[in-house]
Amino acid sequence: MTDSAAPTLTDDLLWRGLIQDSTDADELRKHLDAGSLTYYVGFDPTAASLHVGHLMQVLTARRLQQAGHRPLLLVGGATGQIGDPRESAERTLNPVDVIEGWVQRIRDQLAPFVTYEGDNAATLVNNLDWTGPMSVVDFLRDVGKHFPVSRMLAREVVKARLESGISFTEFSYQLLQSHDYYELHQRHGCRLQFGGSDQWGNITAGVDYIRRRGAGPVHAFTTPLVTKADGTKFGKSEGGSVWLDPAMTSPYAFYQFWLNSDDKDVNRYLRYFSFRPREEITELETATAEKPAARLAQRALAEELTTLVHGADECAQVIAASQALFGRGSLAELSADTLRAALAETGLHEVRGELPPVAALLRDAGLVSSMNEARRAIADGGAYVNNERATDPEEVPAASSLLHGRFLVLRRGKRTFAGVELLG
Ligand SMILES: N[C@@H](Cc1ccc(O)cc1)C(=O)O
Repeated sequence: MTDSAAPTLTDDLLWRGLIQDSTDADELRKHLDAGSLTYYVGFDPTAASLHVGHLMQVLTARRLQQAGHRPLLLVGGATGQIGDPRESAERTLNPVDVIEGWVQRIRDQLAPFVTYEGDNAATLVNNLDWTGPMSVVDFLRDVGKHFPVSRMLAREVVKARLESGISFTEFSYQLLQSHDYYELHQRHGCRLQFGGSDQWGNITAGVDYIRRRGAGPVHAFTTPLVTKADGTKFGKSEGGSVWLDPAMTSPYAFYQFWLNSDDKDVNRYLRYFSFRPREEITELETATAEKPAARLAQRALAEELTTLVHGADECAQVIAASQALFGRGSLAELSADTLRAALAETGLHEVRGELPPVAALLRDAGLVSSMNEARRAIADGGAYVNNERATDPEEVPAASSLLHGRFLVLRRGKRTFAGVELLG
């Protein structure tokens, strides 16, 4: 009878800190912990790729499906053309054909996070399918009639934008999202919507709207905003957003992003994003407290998420690259793509024509600021070319030492790197 002690889905979500707000905590628990509930979460095509911030929603969707519920993943082919209002300012409309391209890409990106087999098989939906054909008259009669403007005006973002300006287009956004929930309720029996905490207004507007139309009841919850202890925005690295598309953020940079999580944040991230059992997460939390320098939690998180998003092979390559860079593995075994991606993160210095001597390379690649400093670093034994200690500042690296015929990895001390690429 040990099973009775097993945490329910709701217990697990609460323990992970994944529920910020909900329409009714007891009702939600009842539905999440019983039978199979059809739920949805929506993603607007506002860029060519999702980013790490979206993983909160994507992985929560995966979690609910693993617990037996049925996911509907919505891509906003219609809402993406309108724009969910943000506090900052009105959005510039993107061309329709660009949005269409992004819808397709985001759909493909979401697809592998859920399964299409079994009783609770996932379905991918696009709100353009029901919003596109609707006439203005139908929209105003059948949808608009259920929205009190006073309620719409009371929404935080709308209030914030009244002064600076908000178009009727963005003001109407919540009607479209609300109507999505209604359509999914009618078509698929959907009874739960979740989203990020910024979606609370749109989501509850949908819950009310469904009730006003005499359907439901339906439920909702939001996940918390992912924050960082240092107060900066989660999901950015020096190069901007950390995307899920490997052509926009290399798997190496993706891995490093998680590996660099602060000790103060990493335990929270594990609870949010990891599919490891609770005991393992608790062990990793203890490791963070007792042996922070080993970064076991960061490694576990980086490895798990890189595998989930980019696949096991890619993750193995990335780990090999990061170890090889730090002198704990063979640089020669890395593929040219992996090596280039890793060096792009550390800074890749291009050389045309002849390679200069080591001291000049160190300076040109930015690892030291002068030839004198370069000579000193070499004399102190703190400069490396492809993990071999440099001894002679005047030595020109042999052509045979170039990795894939064109790369060199320069290192100063233990942790400062730069790449060199010899062109044509
Ligand atoms: N408004 C959501 C996306 C979304 C779109 C349509 C929906 O029906 C649901 C969610 C966001 O900006 O993140």
